Amino acid sequence: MSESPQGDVSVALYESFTQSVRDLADTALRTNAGADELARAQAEIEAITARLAADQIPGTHGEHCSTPTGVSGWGNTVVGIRNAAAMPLRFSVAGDGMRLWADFTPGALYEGPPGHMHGGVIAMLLDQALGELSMRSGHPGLTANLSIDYKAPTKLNTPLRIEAWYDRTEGVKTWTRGHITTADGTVCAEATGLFILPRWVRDLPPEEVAKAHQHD
Ligand SMILES: CCCCCCCC/C=C\CCCCCCCC(=O)SCCNC(=O)CCNC(=O)[C@H](O)C(C)(C)COP(=O)(O)OP(=O)(O)OC[C@H]1O[C@@H](n2cnc3c(N)ncnc32)[C@H](O)[C@@H]1OP(=O)(O)O
Repeated sequence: MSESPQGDVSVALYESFTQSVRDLADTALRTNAGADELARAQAEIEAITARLAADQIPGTHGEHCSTPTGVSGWGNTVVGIRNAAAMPLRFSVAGDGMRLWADFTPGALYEGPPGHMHGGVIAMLLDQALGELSMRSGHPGLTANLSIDYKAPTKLNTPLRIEAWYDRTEGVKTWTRGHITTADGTVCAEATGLFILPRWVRDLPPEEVAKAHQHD
């Protein structure tokens, strides 16, 4: 986590702050407050935004806080601890990076069909899980192909588990697999992914590639 430009601010503080912003987004989505209260709240939110905007990084965390090939996870839209749009997922990794998983309970912010997770959000989570597994297994790459079978509706406000496994590597191509299940083991969606170490990384000097394999 050393890429923070604000090194004196702790990870715990960022996590706590970002969770409050997430809670605001969820509450804003579901509040029954009337026009007057909404107008007051909007003015206060805009004032806070202006205050925080007075000192911020340009662009994105990945661009601003990483080496050319290394990765800042803080802004990631699935796992980023500073990203209020991220759930965020917290992956546990086992088997020398051959398997990972995370438990999560998606709420109203992730709705597609009434009461159920949006299929695009499911794809996004699987992309991250399979891509991160590719990297953790020592074979990082960009998603070249992601194939998903949606097997059962994925209910919101229900505990879910996302899991990914290493399959195989052939040269610059690595295949991983994964799924999302309910607590009773029902498979809601399963995926296979192909991750390719891009040409621009293959063409880097070896010491830069070694750096690119590191993950915060
Ligand atoms: C060590 C550093 C690694 C850096 C990268 C890792 C960073 C990881 C960071 C953080 C991890 C956190 C987790 C993230 C999770 C989320 C992941 C995403 O959302 S990624 C965003 C969405 N994906 C894209 O934007 C890709 C866009 N596409 C491309 O950039 C290129 O098309 C790419 C890299 C996929 C391939 O291009 P080429 O120029 O590098 O590769 P060519 O030389 O053409 O092909 C190499 C081999 O791959 C095959 N190939 C290429 N594309 C294929 C495809 N779509 N399907 C099947 N085979 C394909 C070719 O036939 C060739 O195979 P033959 O060696 O001859 O056997």
